[in-house]
Amino acid sequence: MRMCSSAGADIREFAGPLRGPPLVPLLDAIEAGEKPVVAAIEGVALGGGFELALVCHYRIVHFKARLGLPEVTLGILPAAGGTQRLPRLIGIPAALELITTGRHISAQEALKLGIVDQVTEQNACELAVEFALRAVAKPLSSRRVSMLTTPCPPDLDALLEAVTMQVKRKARGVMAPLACIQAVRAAATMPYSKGIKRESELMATLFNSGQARALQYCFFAQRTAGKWTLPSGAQWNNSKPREIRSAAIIGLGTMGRGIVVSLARVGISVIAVESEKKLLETGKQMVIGMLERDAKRRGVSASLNLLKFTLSLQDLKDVDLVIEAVFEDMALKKRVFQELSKVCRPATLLCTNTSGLDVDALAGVTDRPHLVVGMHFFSPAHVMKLLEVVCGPRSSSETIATAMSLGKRMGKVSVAVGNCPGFVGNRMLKPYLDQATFLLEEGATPEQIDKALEDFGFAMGVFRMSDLAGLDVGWRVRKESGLIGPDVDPKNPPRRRQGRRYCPIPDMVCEQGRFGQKTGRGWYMYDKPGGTNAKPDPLIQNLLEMYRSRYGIQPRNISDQEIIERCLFALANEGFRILEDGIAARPEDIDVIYLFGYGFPRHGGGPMFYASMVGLERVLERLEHYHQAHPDVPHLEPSPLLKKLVACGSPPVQKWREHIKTMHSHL
Ligand SMILES: C[C@H](O)[C@H](C)C(=O)SCCNC(=O)CCNC(=O)[C@H](O)C(C)(C)COP(=O)([O-])OP(=O)([O-])OC[C@H]1O[C@@H](n2cnc3c(N)ncnc32)[C@H](O)[C@@H]1OP(=O)([O-])[O-]
Repeated sequence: MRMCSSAGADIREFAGPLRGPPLVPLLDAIEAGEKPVVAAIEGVALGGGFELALVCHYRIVHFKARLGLPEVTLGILPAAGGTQRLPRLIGIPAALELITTGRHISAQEALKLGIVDQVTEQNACELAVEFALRAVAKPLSSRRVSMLTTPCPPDLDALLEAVTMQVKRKARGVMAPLACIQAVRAAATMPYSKGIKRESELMATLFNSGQARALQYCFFAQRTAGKWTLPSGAQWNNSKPREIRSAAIIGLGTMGRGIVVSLARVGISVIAVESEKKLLETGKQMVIGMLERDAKRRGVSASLNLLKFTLSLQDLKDVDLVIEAVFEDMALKKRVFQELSKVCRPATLLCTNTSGLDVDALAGVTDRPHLVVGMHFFSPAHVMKLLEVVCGPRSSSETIATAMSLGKRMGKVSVAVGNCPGFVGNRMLKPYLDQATFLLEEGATPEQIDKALEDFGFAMGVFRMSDLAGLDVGWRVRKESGLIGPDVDPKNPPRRRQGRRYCPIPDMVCEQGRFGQKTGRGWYMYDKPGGTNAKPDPLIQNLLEMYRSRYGIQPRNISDQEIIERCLFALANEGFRILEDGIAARPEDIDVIYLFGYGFPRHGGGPMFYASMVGLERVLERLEHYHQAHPDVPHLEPSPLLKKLVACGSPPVQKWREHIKTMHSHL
């Protein structure tokens, strides 16, 4: 049986009842047959494809093929005997790891584990025929995996308990991995005929769950995100990206270093530029260390020969593309782009890593606005997968295609977004952070708010995340935007600014030099500067108590539900506004940005999907309630698009685009 690239069941069919003949009896019949069936695996054998290979009596695999049971990543479990056969074939520990992670394995690893009988560089099908001819005379009983006894470790309960704890730690509140463990337990304690029934029961508990819907939505949303379109009609599949062989990075701060590593490790030669010798030398040592550690981890040699470090922009005259990653200061960035215009050849693309400044303003100071685009990386840039490609109104489709393609080549999830303050991710982050600090004023603590968000599934609550990123980053942005200035009385900071409610607590924390992990103190305290073990700080509790008494705020008990609703509904509400403004092409793009850039839990689908699962009517009602309670917080006022969608009967998230008639879409 030749299996070239069987990706398993069609996930699009999961929206309704599975169609076609039931798989299990079909697979059981193949396994029970008297004729030897030899699987020739090429491409991928995933999910149902892998389970089909497991009922064959022998398995030959091409050395480039990949195998796996990724069902758990879709919120379900292998439902065609995979949880019963794989433990019988390779034992409980190895089977548990593959089934609860869903990771793909290479042909070599499959051979080593005992899953396949032979790896070949030749034609797997021809080899399988030879194998079958030799097997025809041999008894098949020992080749029928479901008839094997599962090799059982002596401490089965302890092993399953340990894996359960590990899964709960890694994916708080996620159902599918726990169900996988129960199914594998059945393989160890029941005959196949009973175990397969247990597998089916457990699949039924997952198949229609909200988490499975969310995870399957994420699978497609991630693939849709790369399909951008411009108002001109240019789009992802009719715009040819330029090939980038050489690049330059301006600025070797944290972001610049991560971007250099991201480019060099995919074979692009990089010239790194700094303004001072000491900064250049420090950055150089850090980059070399990062590349060497990365190469060691991947078992390859570090591509240091691709690197050049210089103080002179003149060295950039021949590069294909430049990414500016200097201090987040518009005047400085403009000077850099003016210089680059003079030095680089006319066809060189000029990109900026700004986290929210006006990309078109930078384009305007160059001689090539059509070759200017934002490439907003997320810290640490060599680890975080998200890349926001910010399309200025003058960015050409070729420039956008090149930035999107370069992001994919670096292993990023590239999302094309429009040009506005904060773009998509950081623009939405503002109401989310504001609600969290307002809740501090009203009676909550940083650790209570973080726990509620981490129980929801975020990798890190908003205050721990701020301590990691550095509180001085936001402080500088607020100063730049005029929210903090010499006219603000530090002894009695106003709680209304620019006509709306303003919480000065973050500024007060920064004024004490508490910038987070980097200073050892922030919203939490750490054992040393650079420490990561966050502990509640009594000084913050004192600050909150003094602050509330100074402003006459009577603290109240705040429920986790209110924390989740005010933070996440404010987040989604800004997402609706972004869709209205045409800054994001679709809700899926917003969700992908929050999944890959801000740690939104995949089993929640992202802020927009989550709002649709809660029910738009409920979201609207709660926003109206909170806005009535806090009329001086504009971002709590329900967006017109949210109201329109509710008025249209709250269509599913995949249908929202039909209701967005934005006249001036950036995309
Ligand atoms: C019974 C059994 O127990 C259970 C119940 C199951 O079997 S559940 C199902 C388990 N199987 C999976 O989880 C495998 C999921 N797929 C993948 O992991 C990857 O696709 C890939 C195979 C490793 C190839 O990656 P790629 O990077 O080369 O291409 P791509 O961009 O990802 O995919 C190329 C195009 O194919 C689409 N596609 C891929 N796999 C699909 C699938 N299983 N169902 C529907 N569409 C799929 C994808 O949406 C994209 O569409 P479009 O964007 O072109 O319109």
